[in-house]
Parts: sequence; C-alpha cells; structure tokens
Amino acid sequence: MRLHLTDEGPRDSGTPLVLLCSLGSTVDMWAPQREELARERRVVTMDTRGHGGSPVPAGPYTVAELADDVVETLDDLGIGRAAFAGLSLGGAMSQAIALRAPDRVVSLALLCTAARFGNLATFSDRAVKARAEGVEAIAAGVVTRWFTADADEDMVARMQAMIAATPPEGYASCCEAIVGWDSRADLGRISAPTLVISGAEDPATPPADGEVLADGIPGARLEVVPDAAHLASYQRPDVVTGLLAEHLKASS
Ligand SMILES: O=C(O)CCC(=O)CC(=O)O
Repeated sequence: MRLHLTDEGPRDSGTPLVLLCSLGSTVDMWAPQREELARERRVVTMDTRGHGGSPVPAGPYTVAELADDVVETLDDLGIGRAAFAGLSLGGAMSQAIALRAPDRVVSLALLCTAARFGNLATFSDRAVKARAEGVEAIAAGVVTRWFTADADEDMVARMQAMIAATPPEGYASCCEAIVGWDSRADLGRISAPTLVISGAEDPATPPADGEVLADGIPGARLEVVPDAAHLASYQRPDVVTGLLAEHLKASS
C-alpha cells in the first residue's frame, strides 16, 4: 500500500515529521500546521487508507494495517526515523507504529485520541450507515463533535464537506479499525518521548482518554487545550501548533 501524501519543507534539517489524520479527514486537516512546521523540517502528511487520494481496498481494516501502510510509504520515500503526530484515528496509528516499529519513532504527539475509544457501538452504526447511505449522511453529526458550538460557520461547513467526500468503504472500514483498537495493555512499552494533547470540550475522546495515555506511556505529558472539541488542532492552531513545535524541538 502506497499512500497519497504531501511532502514539504527542507530535506536537510532536523528529524522529518509525519502527520496522520482523523477518521473522515484528508491531508487538508493539517493545513493550519503544515506551513509553519515545514519551515524547520521536512513534513510529510498522509491520507489514511480509504481516504482522500489513497487507495480504497475493501475492508474491514485494522489499525495495525493502517500503521504498516504508513511505514511502507516512508520506506518508499527513503525516510527511516521520524517524529509522528496523529489525531484520533491518526493517534491510534501513531501508537501502533511506536509499538510495531519503535526504531522508526523519534517522538510522538498524540492528539485527541485514545488507547481504547469510547462509544464503540456508534462506530459500528456509522460503518453500516456509511455503506448504506454514504458518508454525507453522517457528516453533519460528526462536525458537532469536532468543533465547539461557537466555531466559525464557514470553517465547519468546509470540514463537513471534506468528511462527506470520504469514500464510504474507506470510512466504514476505518470505523471498524477503531472498534478493534485497544492499546491499554501495551502503553508501558512505548519508549518515544510523548506529548498528549486533548480538547477540553472533546465529546469523542475527552481529556480522560488523554489522561489514560499520559499515565500509561512512560514520561508522557498531557496538555488540555481550552475552547476546543475533537479537532483541536484545526480550531485552536494558535495553541496546538506551538505545543507541537516546542515538543519537536525538545525531543527531535
Ligand atoms: O476522529 C476520529 O478519527 C475518530 C473519532 C471520531 O470519529 C470522532 C467523532 O466523530 O465522534
């Protein structure tokens, strides 16, 4: 599997950064961070299998498969070790890479994610609905969890359109990957310096999920972003980009 990606920034300075996306997102979800972070280092952003410009094989998928896609794509680019930042499903993939290929991981940033997601029945229901009716039928509900009620309407509409454009089989199969994901017993084996970021008002992966990660991963630190829901990096780039830059500077 070779994933669709963007590849920006200087090749010859610092550890490359790999940005991994949430369910229903494309590389565009990292637009608020990419330009600034790519001033200092190479930044590779990947569409997860089943999303954006990446292949859409028939599912279900597992998080391990999604993580292996990323590592194979990095092999293709000739990138050995990298820093990883992933949001939600992308955060689960980042954990899986740290567990399956620890020698590839210089540092980790885990945003709005979990060792075990809550409300798993809703992901199974979404998988059924996506295959039957398309992702458009789900998108309006998803953005109510991504952004706080006072978020800019144009921004919310743009992101709803991005979600609605996700291939149904890709969306559904990634819901199934989330249902099967559970790293709780493995967190102690993650050795990369780790920053955990939660949105204070995230109903999907609340700060309590961030606490489980920060308590379980040796040396990890949790930052809670105020006035942010699930897509904290998109709604509060003024806080999140700085946290990522600081963590990258300190750890890679
Ligand atoms: O965002 C993800 O990658 C998974 C969690 C999710 O779908 C958030 C939500 O809409 O409930």
